Amino acid sequence: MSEALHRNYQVSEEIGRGRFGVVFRCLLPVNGVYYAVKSIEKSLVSADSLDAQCLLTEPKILHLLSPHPNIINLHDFYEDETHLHMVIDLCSSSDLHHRVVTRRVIPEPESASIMCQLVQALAHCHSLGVAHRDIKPDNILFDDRNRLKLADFGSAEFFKEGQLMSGVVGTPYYVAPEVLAGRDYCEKVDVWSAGVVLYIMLAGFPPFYGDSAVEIFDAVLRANLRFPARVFGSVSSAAKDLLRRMLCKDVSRRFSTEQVLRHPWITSGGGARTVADLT
Ligand SMILES: Nc1ncnc2c1ncn2[C@@H]1O[C@H](COP(=O)(O)OP(=O)(O)OP(=O)(O)O)[C@@H](O)[C@H]1O
Repeated sequence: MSEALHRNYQVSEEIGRGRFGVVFRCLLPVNGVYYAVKSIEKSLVSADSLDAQCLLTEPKILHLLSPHPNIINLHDFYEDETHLHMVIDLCSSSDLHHRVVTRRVIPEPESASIMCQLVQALAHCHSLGVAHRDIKPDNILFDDRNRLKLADFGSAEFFKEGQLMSGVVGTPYYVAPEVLAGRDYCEKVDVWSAGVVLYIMLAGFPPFYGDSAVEIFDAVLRANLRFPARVFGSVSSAAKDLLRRMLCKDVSRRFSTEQVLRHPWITSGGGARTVADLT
């Protein structure tokens, strides 16, 4: 590990492991604050691969986006011959994936609070010309004050106003149909994926699914959004209205992050009810 990192931080136990590196807890003695340090082993990444580009893009993008209360902040960055080390906000072990698996569904007020924080993070990214491109529950972490922290910018990309992106990135259940169709796309792919996350929080299962990757892709491409009564009977009309606007196949009609943040279900903290809910 980098000598400079060890001069400044006390690195302690391992708290997680990804494809290319290990995450440790560490302490900065000068302020007594604990952080996480993500250490990436360069030898695991072949120099000319897409993965290598992503690894270098992540610290650059985190630096640009920091600080934001709902994005993992990059506090320090070290590089030596063998490793890259990113000192970032420390989060708890219970990410949104873990919460959904253990609790099955998340009540509307809590789902609205999570969605509001996630979309505020995305609005910040989009305003600075960054698309995350891999929004999913595993990348949604929480700190010790239960504040949402969007993580893993390894698939993120810079975009320019009015210019489209290309390349298939993302995770099957969450990826937007225009990405799968191989078309050029814009930052609204993140709104689609956030819509999938919202559906999963309220229903306990994804909106578009299948038994294999091909079946999942077919379901996403059809984008036939359904609200089975046995689950959605007790979900408010306002929540379903927002889901329809986020999971809209027509990108020009799909909500932007700013429109999501102005939607009554979000502004009312998941409490908005309409006449339809009374009948
Ligand atoms: N800031 C953090 N605070 C606490 N734990 C973290 C933090 N970042 C990552 N982790 C933990 O470390 C694990 C590995 O994270 P990492 O970002 O290296 O890989 P990944 O995104 O899960 O996987 P991959 O890089 O293979 O796609 C995560 O699953 C999580 O449990």
